[in-house]
Amino acid sequence: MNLGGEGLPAEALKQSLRALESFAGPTVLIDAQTRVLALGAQAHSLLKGRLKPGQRLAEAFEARLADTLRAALRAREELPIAALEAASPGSPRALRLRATDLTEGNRSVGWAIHLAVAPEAPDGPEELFHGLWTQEPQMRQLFRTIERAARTEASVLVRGESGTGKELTAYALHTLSSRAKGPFRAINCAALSPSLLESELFGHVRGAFTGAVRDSPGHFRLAGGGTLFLDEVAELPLELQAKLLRVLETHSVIPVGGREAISVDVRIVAATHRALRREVEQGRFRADLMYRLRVVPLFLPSLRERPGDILPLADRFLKDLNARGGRQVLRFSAPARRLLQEYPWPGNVRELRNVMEYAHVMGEGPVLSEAELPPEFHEPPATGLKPLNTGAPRRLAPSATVGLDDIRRALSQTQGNRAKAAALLGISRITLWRRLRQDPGKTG
Ligand SMILES: Nc1ncnc2c1ncn2[C@@H]1O[C@H](COP(=O)(O)OP(=O)(O)OP(=O)(O)O)[C@@H](O)[C@H]1O
Repeated sequence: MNLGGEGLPAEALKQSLRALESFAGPTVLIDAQTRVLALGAQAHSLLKGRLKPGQRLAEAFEARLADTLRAALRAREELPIAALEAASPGSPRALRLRATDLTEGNRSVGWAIHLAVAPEAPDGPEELFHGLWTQEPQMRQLFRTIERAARTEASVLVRGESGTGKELTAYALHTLSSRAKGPFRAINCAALSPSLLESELFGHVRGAFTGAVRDSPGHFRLAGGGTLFLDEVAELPLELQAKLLRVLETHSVIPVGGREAISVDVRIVAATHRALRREVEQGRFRADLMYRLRVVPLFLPSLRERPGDILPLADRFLKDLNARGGRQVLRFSAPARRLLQEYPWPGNVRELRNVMEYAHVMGEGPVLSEAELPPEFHEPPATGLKPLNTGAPRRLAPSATVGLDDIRRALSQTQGNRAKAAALLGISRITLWRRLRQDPGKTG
């Protein structure tokens, strides 16, 4: 068939298109220079006359959309073209596009573009809440609970894996509370040795220990009139748990080496990736402190538990990166999309943001391909793994094998950095990912 139109009479072309549309849906034929050769009647009606024979894509659509269309043609991929919504007023749904090659011998002479109305998005409206973005109803419900809890003085315990937004949640609670004008201070209870943690939390007096050359107020007093965020609170040693409980009950602190109790006015938001109840059952956490801290418990779901957020969040991060200038990524290749959706995301949204940043700098061109994703995306799936003995250097897990809990704890301590977490546990990064992939259930 001569797609230039000389070889096929107009009536025959019309008949062929009608036949094609009867099984392939609305169809547009375009030549190798992306000029429209012909439209079927269904395509004409769907596009409300926006495309005409003889027109180039670049003339019919604004530059960015025309680029996206050309990239889709080259990649021969299905892609949603939300910007075509405007072409069908009254129908707010996006269109999807799928292209097949038209060839003469070995020569590519153009494409047949098949159009379809995209299925309705399964998820509800999106929401950006104090830096936390979602379109999952479960998360939006959580935002409403945060708003309600913020109006009270109740202690809040936030539970969630590393990178799920626990600190952002704590900050939202502070900002929305009557203490918003006061300080917000955060301390990670897993990051410091017990003695350092004690003096960081409660302060010390001059001469309390070697190196204590002057008085130090400690976080409780520094957060006076505001909010103190105790991250990884389950890692607090038992003796400090007793001291913390006393502070919460008496509203006063005695600095290390001091005698006088100093009154403090602080609202506590604590966070952990562990099930505190289980820590209590196993004798690692005081029950009375747990009840004191979790007056309002909040649970932040992992990214695996809200897969509908993965690609939209990835898109948002890409747009932010595009806005910095340099490479302009318009979309993901289909295999990249699939890999992003299948990946277990042990470091959750923080990891997703880092992966997007990596891919954005590693590749070039408007399509972010699977090859640009970090190495862990290209590792083979797990097969018959045995639990691992981590050997002497392990510092975290009390048992002989590395469990999911150990991995999450290590990830939390290394801010979602898998290489560091694996090194800490004495296992390979591949093993760490496989382990998470094998059992992607909730912590505890
Ligand atoms: N829902 C979200 N929307 C957008 N960004 C998010 C979301 N959740 C987390 N992030 C991103 O992840 C980063 C980490 O969030 P945050 O520090 O609150 O996590 P966390 O649960 O406290 O992690 P960790 O336990 O490792 O300290 C944030 O800076 C933000 O960029």
